[in-house]
Formats: sequence, structure tokens, C-alpha cells
Amino acid sequence: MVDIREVPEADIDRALELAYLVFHDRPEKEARERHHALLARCDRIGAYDGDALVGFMAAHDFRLSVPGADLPCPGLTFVCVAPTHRRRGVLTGLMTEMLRRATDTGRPIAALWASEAAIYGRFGYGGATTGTTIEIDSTRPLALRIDPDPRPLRLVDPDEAVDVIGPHHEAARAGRAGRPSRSPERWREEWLAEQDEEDEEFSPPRIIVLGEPGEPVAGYVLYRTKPESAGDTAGTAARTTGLVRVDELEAQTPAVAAALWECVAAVDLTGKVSAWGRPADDPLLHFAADRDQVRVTAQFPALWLRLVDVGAALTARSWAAPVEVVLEVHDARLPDNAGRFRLKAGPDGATYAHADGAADLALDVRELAACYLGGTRVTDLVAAGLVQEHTPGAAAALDDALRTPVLPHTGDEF
Ligand SMILES: CC(=O)SCCNC(=O)CCNC(=O)[C@H](O)C(C)(C)COP(=O)(O)OP(=O)(O)OC[C@H]1O[C@@H](n2cnc3c(N)ncnc32)[C@H](O)[C@@H]1OP(=O)(O)O
Repeated sequence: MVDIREVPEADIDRALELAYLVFHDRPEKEARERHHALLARCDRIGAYDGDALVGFMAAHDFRLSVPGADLPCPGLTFVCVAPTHRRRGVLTGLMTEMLRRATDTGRPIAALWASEAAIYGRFGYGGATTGTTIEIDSTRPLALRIDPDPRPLRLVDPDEAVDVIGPHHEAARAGRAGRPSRSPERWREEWLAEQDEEDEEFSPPRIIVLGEPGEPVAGYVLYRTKPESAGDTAGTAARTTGLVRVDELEAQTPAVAAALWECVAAVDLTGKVSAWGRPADDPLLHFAADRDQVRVTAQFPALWLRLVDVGAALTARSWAAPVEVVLEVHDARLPDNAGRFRLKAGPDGATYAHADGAADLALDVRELAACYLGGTRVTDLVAAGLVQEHTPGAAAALDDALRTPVLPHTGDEF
């Protein structure tokens, strides 16, 4: 019999051993200490078989930017079940407890990054943002259709970076839905960690900001570099095949973005810039003069979102256009969300209440979550057979209301 309960701080090392076992990992002491500190700050739920910890789940205490608001949102991480106990409902038990805690503490949404896309739909999570990997052939200067901002660029020491770029990041979060808040600890232990967690060949983080000295920065790029691969050390090719990996680039204007991309594409002794997890509507894809030089090489579901309290989530966000629809929502895990509800929303706010009339649209809560940040169109899900449209035009009207000026985006993998 497996018991689902709080994991005390004294059991964090056991939780880490279980996580390293299931993720086939053997991190160095420094990374273990970092993970320990991270889990000490998280909400922790365990599955115990007798004294043995056989399942674990942690949750960051995030806020997530949604259109027009910033909502408390547990960010699930370190989800793991022992190989001896898989497919016996342990994850289901952990998830049920996590959703109960979110409900009890008034957090209307929850989010995660999935190790495998097939796992979380059954728990009501929908893929709400899309990550786009962009590669630049930087063996030649980046060709641009707009003039880059001419203001000065300067390197910032990682020790000062949180103070210098943190406020810019926070402001950018408000402008795009899908972004978790970032504590000083997460800045330091993840984005600005000296050692890259995934690949020790990468350099420490480099931060370049744009703006006049003494003024708030107008944009920044955070990147790491990697020399050419071993064995490829002779000749011209070797001098130009190093890699610049852009971890984050934020800019107030297209001209600032152009200057920062131009700068990273010009890093000496490198021949490629790779930026994973960019927004699907990255302006670079439009102002690059040569789309053979700047290519999209991958697109993937990034943030998986769960509407824990559908009514609270829908009425908290802003709406681009008026809409009135009756939704028939299916939610196999959280019955309070299930049923027929009238959504009346517009630029002045929204109401969401039980309705008696016929439904205009019928959908599962995971489909509603996929559309909630404006990154998935309801009409596309109607076309895919996942949303039933009983009243012609209802899906398009809901799309008009859900639309956001820019696509949602999540650069934080957690
Ligand atoms: C947010 C994150 O941390 S993502 C990281 C997730 N963790 C990992 O990938 C680590 C390795 N994997 C594991 O630890 C486990 O296999 C887990 C956590 C993925 C699943 O745990 P389990 O306890 O086996 O899941 P549980 O028994 O509750 O399964 C519930 C349902 O999900 C299904 N399921 C579970 N894992 C998977 C999977 N990887 N792919 C597809 N379906 C899955 C089960 O078949 C079951 O289906 P059913 O309801 O139709 O019967």
C-alpha cells in the first residue's frame, strides 16, 4: 500500500537519489548541492511504500504571466517513480495530491515541462506555449533588413547580472504570457551558474547588454560558447565552427534585438548561433535578410498548463474582444470544473457561471488549457476534431477574444 504524503527536508537526499536513478543521472557534488537547495525551497510530495520513498514530485512556487495578469502557479518538477513501482498509479496519486493542494491554496493554474509529451494530457494539461529553435549560420555577418540600434553594447559580470538585467526580464514577462517568475536563486543557480548543467564543455554565461551607461538596459543577450569539437582542431574550418548558444535574448525594440543578434553572430572563432526555445513569432524571423542564413530547425511543446480552477483562471485574464459562449467542459480529475458554463468576456472583464442552455462548444479541460494563453486556436482544435462546435462561429468568436498581441512564450525549462 503506497501512502502519499509530505516529504520532510530530512528526506530530500532520498528524493534526489530516486530522481538520479530514474533520470539516469550522476551529477557532481556541486550540482547535487544546488538540487538540494532547490528542493528545500519547493513544495514536496512523496509516495512511500512502508519507509521506502518510491515516488516524488516537487513544485516551484511560481507566478506565471497570463494575458493581463500574473497568477500563482505551482511549477511541477523532479517527477519520478521508482522502476519497481511504475504503472501502478503512483504518479496519479502524486498528481491528485498536488492538484488538491493547488485548489486549497487558491492557485488557479499549474504548469510543467514534460519529459515525454504523452504523459500529462490525461491529467488535464494542455501544451500552451511552443518553443522554436533558431540557428544562424554565422560564418558570415548576419544580414539584416533593419538598422541595428547604434547605442553601446557592454559585457556585464554574472555577479552583477541579476541587478542589471533582472528588472528588464521582469518587465518583459508582463509583455508576454507564459513566463514564470524568476527568483534571485534561480537566476544564480540556473541561468548564471558558472557550470552549464547539461554540457560541461560550454563556457560560463556571458551577458551583453545594450544601452547608454547609467540608463536602464534596452535589451540583453545571455549566451554560452563552446569551442569546435575535439579532433577538428586544424585549419580554417576549426577556427570557425565554434558554437554560440543563446539562452535568452530580450529587447525593447526590433532595432535592439537586431543589434544583439548581430553581436552574437559576430563572436570570433564561432560559425553557428543556436537559440533554442525562442518564441514562434520571434521578430528575427522577419528582419533577417536571408532566411537561408537564419533557419527554424525545431518546434516543440514547451509549457504544459493545467487550469486548476477554470472559472478563476478565465476571469483573471484579459480579453481582446467581446464574446459570450456556453462551454461544456469535461474534467475527469477535478469535478468542480466540469459542466456547462456561460463565459461572458470582453475588454472590461469576464464572468463565468453555471448555465442551463445548450452548449456552443464542448471541450476537455486540456484543450481549454492549450488555448488559455492565446498560443493555440480553438478553431484549429475544432478542425482537429478535439473541440465540438455546436454553434457555427462560436470557436472563431472565442479565438478573437483569447487573442494576444504577441504569442505566449516560455524560455524557462524547469
Ligand atoms: C514535470 C516533470 O518532472 S517531467 C518528468 C517525468 N519523469 C520521468 O520521465 C522519469 C521516468 N519516468 C517515471 O518516473 C514514471 O514512469 C512516470 C512518472 C512518468 C509515470 O509514473 P507511474 O507511476 O508509472 O504513472 P501512473 O501509474 O500513475 O500512470 C498513469 C497513467 O499514465 C500512463 N503513463 C505513465 N507514464 C507514461 C509515459 N511515459 N508515456 C505514456 N503514458 C504514460 C500510464 O500508462 C497510466 O495510464 P492509464 O491511466 O491509462 O492506466
